[in-house]
Amino acid sequence: MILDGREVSEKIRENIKKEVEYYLQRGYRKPSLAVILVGDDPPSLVYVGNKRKACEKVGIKSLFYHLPYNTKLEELLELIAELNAREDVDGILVQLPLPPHIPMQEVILAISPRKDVDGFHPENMGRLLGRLEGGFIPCTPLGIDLLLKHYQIDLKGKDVVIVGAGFIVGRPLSALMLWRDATVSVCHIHTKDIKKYTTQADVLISATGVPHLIRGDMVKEGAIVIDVGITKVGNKILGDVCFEEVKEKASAITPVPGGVGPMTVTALLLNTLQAYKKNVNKG
Ligand SMILES: Nc1nc2c(c(=O)[nH]1)N[C@@H](CN(C=O)c1ccc(C(=O)N[C@@H](CCC(=O)O)C(=O)O)cc1)CN2
Repeated sequence: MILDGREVSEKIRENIKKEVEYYLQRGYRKPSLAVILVGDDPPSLVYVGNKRKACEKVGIKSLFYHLPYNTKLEELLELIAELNAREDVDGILVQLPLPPHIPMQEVILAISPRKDVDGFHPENMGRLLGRLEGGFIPCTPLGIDLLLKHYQIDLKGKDVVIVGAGFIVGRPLSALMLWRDATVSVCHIHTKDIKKYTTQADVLISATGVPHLIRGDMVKEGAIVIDVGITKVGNKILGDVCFEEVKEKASAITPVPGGVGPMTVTALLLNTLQAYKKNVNKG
């Protein structure tokens, strides 16, 4: 079975659109998301473009701040402070990666946790760990969770193996999968024998950005395989998973493109709607 992130996203986005229309018909302002991109990293330009198009389609206003590569930390923090103070801005996202002279953690800390629709602020990460209501869950983990739910894949008691312990996906995803009652293993660059883990996985999730790292012989028969990796090689987009080999063994698999990518964008729309609803309902 193919886990079709485009199709599932379409359905969720229709509901988001309806919900936004509900508020507009009652005279409320549009929800709005401020998107900040520093520099011209080609994949980031594509992702930001996808996010902005998706916002527009569901009725979320997107404000785009495209800053030059040599922007100083102070300038970026000033813009974030301005956006934090604006009542008409519900969500703020700074596209990652940032240029190396800008420390990511300082930037994330500067975003108001109430507007942090990426869910990267320590307050939101802490809420995820503590399962406290009201925070934002990082978009890729949330998108994967929604995809699994759509296909009624229950994780209780399952062995979930995550390859990649990054800040954007692996770490928050491990917390979320634990809350779904899975037994979670996280492999990373220092893991001695990755295959020892992946061949045991009921659900294998790879988020490394290494094209075709996961081969057919690394996957258990009947496993569910989620591919978060997305790398442009020549004019092809490749995932972490060698789809042609792994699809023969997996009972369910996400394609690249069209799997986790669209779900990440959909999760961003949901988080922005959540931030908006809190704002308009507070008065
Ligand atoms: N501020 C953030 N930066 C980054 C995040 C994030 O969640 N917040 N995650 C990743 C990349 N990412 C989100 O920005 C992302 C990845 C992929 C897609 C997507 O639409 N993929 C499409 C194919 C796109 C293409 O043609 O290349 C697909 O998979 O079908 C959207 C967003 C890093 N940075």
